[in-house]
Amino acid sequence: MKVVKFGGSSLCSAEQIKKVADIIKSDAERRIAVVSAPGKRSANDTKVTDMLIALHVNHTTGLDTKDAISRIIDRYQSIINGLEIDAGLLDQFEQTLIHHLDTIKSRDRLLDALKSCGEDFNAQLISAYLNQIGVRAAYMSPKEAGILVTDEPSNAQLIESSYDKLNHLKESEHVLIIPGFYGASENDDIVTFPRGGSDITGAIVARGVEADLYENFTDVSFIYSAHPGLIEEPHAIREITYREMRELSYAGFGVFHDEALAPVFKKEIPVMIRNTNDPGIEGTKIVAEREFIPEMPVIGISCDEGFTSITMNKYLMNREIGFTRRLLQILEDHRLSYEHVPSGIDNLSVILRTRQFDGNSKLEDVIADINDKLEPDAVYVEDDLALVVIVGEGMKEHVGIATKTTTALSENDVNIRMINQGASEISMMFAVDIKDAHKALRAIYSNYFSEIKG
Ligand SMILES: Nc1ncnc2c1ncn2[C@@H]1O[C@H](COP(=O)(O)OP(=O)(O)O)[C@@H](O)[C@H]1O
Ligand SMILES: N[C@@H](CC(=O)OP(=O)(O)O)C(=O)O
Repeated sequence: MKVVKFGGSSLCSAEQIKKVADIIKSDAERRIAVVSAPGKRSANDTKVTDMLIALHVNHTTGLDTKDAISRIIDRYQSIINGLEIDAGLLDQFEQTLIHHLDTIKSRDRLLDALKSCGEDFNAQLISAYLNQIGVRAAYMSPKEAGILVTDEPSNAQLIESSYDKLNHLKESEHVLIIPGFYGASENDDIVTFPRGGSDITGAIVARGVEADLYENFTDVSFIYSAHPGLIEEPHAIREITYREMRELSYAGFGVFHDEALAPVFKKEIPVMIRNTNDPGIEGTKIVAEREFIPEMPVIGISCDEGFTSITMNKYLMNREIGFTRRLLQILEDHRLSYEHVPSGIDNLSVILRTRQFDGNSKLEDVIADINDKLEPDAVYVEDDLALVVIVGEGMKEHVGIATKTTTALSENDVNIRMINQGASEISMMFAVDIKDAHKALRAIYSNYFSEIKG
């Protein structure tokens, strides 16, 4: 059987939902569909999830919520009208929003409950439409399906025992329509995954029912070797490994959520990225092992912004037992996670996502702790870093990747702040100034892909 996931771009209007229904109908193996909230219909449009977040902002700041609710209901109304299904659903949707606003007192919990409505309402109306066109479909909430998650608002993680319960879904006589992006905690609260998390739900369900294939339908036909918004007509990848995809999606390939790989890779369930607007194209397959590693060592290049590095210099650092452990303890005390730790004999840097300092953790406090507990000769901080990451299983077989890449960067006047090679040797990271990020990506891309077409 196949589990299919449709992203917000595939479900943004009645017209798109009709395409989705055709895709479901055209293959009897497609027994479970995980759906997102309606996404953008055009570049300037607003995703329903963002409208729900705006509603939360209005409510918590004491502003009027009527308009925000109307805007959300209008979006669903235009879909319901276009599909010609029971408009009674709209009343239920509005009542649900009002009920959450009136009854949930915790700010975080209210935000998660509101955000979940985007996918929840969409799943209900898609199920109604499928039945109307003769498909025996049934809406099923994540709770009923068995998606039990940790109680971390906006950052849920699956509780492993969920897989056993999910397994029974394969016996359903209906095509199940499950809202993506959230689960239920042990206390029965709604908790959402990080943004883009419907991909995660799809992967969890695919693993739970031991699907033969997880099809992820979106608005592009392939995963490309670089973001199609940054490189014109980038090379289309036909096959990519879980490991390669994990590295690339983590560092900017937003087409598939990096956390969605964990459930499927353990059971080696293949994932296909496919286009709702062009379903005849096979798309990109994510697998455990590629059939052949081509001559070309690099499969993809991604870039992501918003990093800060903290560098410490200390003479004879290499002789000081426990230096790194104490540094990591400081990060743990401040509830910070890190991305890379490039090091030399007398210096060490940690690279972190800058947004972690938006909350309770303050950069000044971390630096004060480092000075106090590690007594370095010097500490300095660099903000506004971007990371450009090159990835490929074939990299470890090839000599000269670093030289080829640094040459491309220097020829384009890009100053490299730091280099780090992953221990698995399938990725290499170059930290550059944010202002140089796109130039760096283009320079490296043309170095590896300029002669390859499509
Ligand atoms: N390397 C890449 N290959 C293909 N698409 C990419 C890549 N990097 C980023 N994207 C972007 O990912 C988008 C699809 O992901 P997303 O917006 O989450 O879709 P959905 O609405 O289906 O969930 C594409 O429109 C594209 O702009
Ligand atoms: N709707 C949620 C979850 C999601 O996965 O959406 P999309 O499929 O549009 O990326 C979000 O916007 O974050």
